[in-house]
Amino acid sequence: MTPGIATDMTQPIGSPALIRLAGITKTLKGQEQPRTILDGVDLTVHSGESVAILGRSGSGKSTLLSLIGLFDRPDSGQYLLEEQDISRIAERRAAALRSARFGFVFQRFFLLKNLTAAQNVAMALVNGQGWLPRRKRRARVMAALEQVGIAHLAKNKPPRLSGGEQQRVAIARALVREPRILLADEPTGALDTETGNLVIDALHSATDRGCGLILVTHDHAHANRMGRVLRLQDGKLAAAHEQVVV
Ligand SMILES: Nc1ncnc2c1ncn2[C@@H]1O[C@H](COP(=O)(O)OP(=O)(O)OP(=O)(O)O)[C@@H](O)[C@H]1O
Repeated sequence: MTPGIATDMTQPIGSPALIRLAGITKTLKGQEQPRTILDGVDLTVHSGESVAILGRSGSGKSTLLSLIGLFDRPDSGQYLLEEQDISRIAERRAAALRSARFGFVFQRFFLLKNLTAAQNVAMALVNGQGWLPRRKRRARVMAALEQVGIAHLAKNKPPRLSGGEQQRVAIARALVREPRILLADEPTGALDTETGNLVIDALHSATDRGCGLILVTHDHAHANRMGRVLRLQDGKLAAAHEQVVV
């Protein structure tokens, strides 16, 4: 075990983790003076686990997700991804890991409105080697849409889909590359509660296949659907006093 890395008591000691953060710090340049947003964040996430992160507006939740998703690097601390130390990796390798390991879902759906749901999902399969063979591509796209319960809407374009359906297309687009970790930043922020529940179901279904899920949310009911609920406060992550429903 790497010194300084906190263990997760719900998992067998020494079991490999998808993500281990230890003592992560990040200071951002404020308008007047620098502000330390993250001040010693520890977090371990295993395969198939779901974790909610709550915290007041401005507490640093999106900053933390951007470090986990390798859009930025910590100032100090250690980040192990599948037990590999990537605390200080260069952007080129970070970009490769981002597309190979992570799926991202945001509050806004970022769908291309002139493409069908299936075509939007298929866009995520374009890579450096070009397209997958047509039949394989179609099978993977339809499996991803099926997983989030909207295969029957594959031929619809976004303007003909509800907000919840559009978000599920965005989740299918994140899942089609079979990520190891799904990062969701307020994915239900633009949706009503009932529609938000369907979106949470769709995200949670990824954990059945071993994906790790980290959900940033302001919605306590949605947070409580995750296996663990944490709160980011004063730059640190700690267990939130929420009712946890596994
Ligand atoms: N690039 C930046 N430079 C300087 N300060 C920043 C930058 N990005 C964010 N901040 C500040 O850092 C703090 C944390 O922002 P962050 O977006 O991580 O919070 P959050 O918890 O996700 O908030 P919300 O719930 O409102 O989305 C905020 O005070 C924000 O204004």
